[in-house]
Amino acid sequence: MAHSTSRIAGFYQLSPQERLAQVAEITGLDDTGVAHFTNMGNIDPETADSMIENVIGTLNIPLGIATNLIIDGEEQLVPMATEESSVVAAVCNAARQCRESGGFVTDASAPVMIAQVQLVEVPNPEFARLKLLEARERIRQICDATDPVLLKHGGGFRDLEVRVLDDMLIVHLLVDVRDAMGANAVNSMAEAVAPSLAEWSGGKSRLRILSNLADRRLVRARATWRLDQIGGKEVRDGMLSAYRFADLDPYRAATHNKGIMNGVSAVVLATGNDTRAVEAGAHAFAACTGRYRSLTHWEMDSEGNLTGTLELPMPVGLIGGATRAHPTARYCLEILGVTQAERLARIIVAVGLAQNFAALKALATTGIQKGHMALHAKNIALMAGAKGDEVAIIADLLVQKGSVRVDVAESELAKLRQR
Ligand SMILES: CC(C)(COP(=O)([O-])OP(=O)([O-])OC[C@H]1O[C@@H](n2cnc3c(N)ncnc32)[C@H](O)[C@@H]1OP(=O)([O-])[O-])[C@@H](O)C(=O)NCCC(=O)NCCSC(=O)C[C@@](C)(O)CC(=O)[O-]
Ligand SMILES: NC(=O)C1=CN([C@@H]2O[C@H](COP(=O)(O)OP(=O)(O)OC[C@H]3O[C@@H](n4cnc5c(N)ncnc54)[C@H](OP(=O)(O)O)[C@@H]3O)[C@@H](O)[C@H]2O)C=CC1
Repeated sequence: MAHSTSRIAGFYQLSPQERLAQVAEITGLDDTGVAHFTNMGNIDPETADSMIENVIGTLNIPLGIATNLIIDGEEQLVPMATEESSVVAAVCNAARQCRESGGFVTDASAPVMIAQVQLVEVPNPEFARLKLLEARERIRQICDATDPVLLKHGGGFRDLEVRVLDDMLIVHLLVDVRDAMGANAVNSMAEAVAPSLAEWSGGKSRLRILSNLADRRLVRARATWRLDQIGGKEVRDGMLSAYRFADLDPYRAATHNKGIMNGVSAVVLATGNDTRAVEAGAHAFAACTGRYRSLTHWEMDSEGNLTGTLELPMPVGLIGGATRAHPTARYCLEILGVTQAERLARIIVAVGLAQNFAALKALATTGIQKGHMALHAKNIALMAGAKGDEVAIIADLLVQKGSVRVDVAESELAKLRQR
């Protein structure tokens, strides 16, 4: 049913409690619902209210710890925030199977982000392109002057690219953003330099914003899974065939890459970073060759072992966004023990590779439902109304029956309560 009104002038000027009261009045939310939103869990209302707008509550997502990871020779525990069952277990499972061969080896480019400035109505774009490239030093000075703190930390303007797109000139500012995700830093630079770019090109500036295709900030992870650890040749060949399918077919690649992002986004979220920025970058990068493909590559080495690689843009920071503002993100960074954004980015890509290994192995052997649904059974038990100890009892019954369904859970719950 439609609400009586959605026009609430000055809603944003109210406190979270006042907003909640108004929402309850309009929507008919009962006292239990109001009490639910009033308890904001492990973030205080003032912090939540200053992070986004029109706050009435918070949404708590489970936070799990991925175990068994060795990354660049170091044992590493990784916090993951996700609502999906079996995602955390999958990483633990994959990481366990490559410990014998040393775990994950990673590599990262410099943390360079791209800011785009769109110039329109440029009379002679090719000529103007060269003029702008010649102005590199003046452009550097304007950009660097906008962020002395970033400069002090060793970052700042690095280079310039100018592309002609029809009658437009698109200027790319390449900026080393050090330990920040960098959106605000590069957006400020783009806005500061745009008037000069317009003047020197003879055109007008329009958009001034970062590109989420952060392909100058690439992070790579590789690992080897020995045949004896993964269950032999048949498993390996099944996984290689699953990979070929994903690499050739965008319908399959979308699901395959979604699986990778199960792990990636969970760590990005746990650390208060921007999940949409990372996801947009990953999917755009997957389509960079003109065809949407698998983000991972799977091969067989000279000894017949399975090798996997993952390379993707990883614009994450330890400074800025919600990384410092959200107390849970701060504690997750403490658990990770990272002091540089680059190490966080490397960990995230290793987790993405592990996630893909686990999904491919499950798909190529037993099928996804066996492991996934066994863990999902607790959610189904909750959906059926199970409480306390009933949850584990009903979940076990569903797995034993091989039928993880809400209707079955409801009937088993009714039987349990009659006993
Ligand atoms: C679910 C498992 C791990 C079971 O796997 P299993 O072989 O039955 O488990 P196991 O009991 O032999 O345990 C092996 C290891 O897995 C871990 N493990 C095992 N159970 C747990 C648990 N409860 N909690 C935490 N960790 C767990 C743990 O590390 C354990 O080692 P141990 O600690 O015992 O020495 C396996 O079937 C698996 O990896 N499946 C893949 C699941 C997956 O990919 N889920 C993602 C959601 S599905 C999706 O959205 C993506 C997809 C699939 O569509 C992508 C695509 O299509 O490519
Ligand atoms: N399309 C997109 O993806 C967009 C994303 N966003 C959002 O932008 C936010 C991220 O912006 P971001 O620029 O990272 O955050 P902030 O602007 O909050 O933080 C970055 C700033 O922190 C200061 N700083 C201090 N120490 C360091 C260090 N060691 N390394 C780097 N910088 C340091 C710098 O200077 P100083 O103190 O002078 O600022 C730097 O500019 C996210 O919330 C994201 O969601 C915003 C717009 C668009």
